[in-house]
Amino acid sequence: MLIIGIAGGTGSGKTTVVNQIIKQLPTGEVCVISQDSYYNETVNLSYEERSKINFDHPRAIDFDLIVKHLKKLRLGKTIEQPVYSFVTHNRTTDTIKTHPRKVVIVEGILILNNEALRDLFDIKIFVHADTDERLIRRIRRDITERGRDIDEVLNRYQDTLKPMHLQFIEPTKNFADIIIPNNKHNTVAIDVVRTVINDRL
Ligand SMILES: Nc1ncnc2c1ncn2[C@@H]1O[C@H](COP(=O)(O)OP(=O)(O)O)[C@@H](O)[C@H]1O
Ligand SMILES: O=c1ccn([C@@H]2O[C@H](COP(=O)(O)O)[C@@H](O)[C@H]2O)c(=O)[nH]1
Repeated sequence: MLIIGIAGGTGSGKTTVVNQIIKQLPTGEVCVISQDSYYNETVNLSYEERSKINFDHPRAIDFDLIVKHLKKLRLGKTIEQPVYSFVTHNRTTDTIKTHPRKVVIVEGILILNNEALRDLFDIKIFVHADTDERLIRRIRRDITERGRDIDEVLNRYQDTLKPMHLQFIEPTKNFADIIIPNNKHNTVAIDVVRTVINDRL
């Protein structure tokens, strides 16, 4: 099993890159674990309280559960990956059965920030897009897909996203084996990643 970690700031294009990599590999050989599925359970908080959570701080993520799930996959066992709702800021009651595959991709803004998790990766990738590009993408996405308005997105950007990015995400670029520039779609980088994966398998 090859475990690949794909980090990068919000809106850098992690999900897009993951989908491009999946397309390059034979069907059924890849499974994906998303850090977003592992936000801490906050069952006893109201919606108002949950909206105030700093979702870009490592404290917001249940890294122990991601590590536990990855280790289970490595042992050939199926896991129940939580499903998260960005609209309610909460885990849903659903889970997705995630089966062990030859290639396991773990993607998320903070996945290179946690040492125990980082140590499980065979290949570490950081997707880079310029700050203004990421903010534009984030505004578009949060309004169309995550039920937010412009004030909410911009306030969150200034109060938490930007400082957390500078403190906890950008520095983890130094851990990456490969940095993908993604201001524009980058098919050459995807080809390189595919070649590295095939070499390692
Ligand atoms: N290279 C790119 N050029 C233009 N738009 C992109 C590019 N990569 C991603 N996007 C768009 O930006 C938005 C955020 O991309 P996404 O892959 O969800 O980022 P992330 O998972 O890092 O938050 C999506 O609407 C996606 O279609
Ligand atoms: O309830 C939530 C939980 C997280 N977020 C934001 O999501 C991004 C991470 O997701 P990407 O797909 O990598 O952009 C993070 O910046 C959180 O601020 C949220 O808005 N609501």
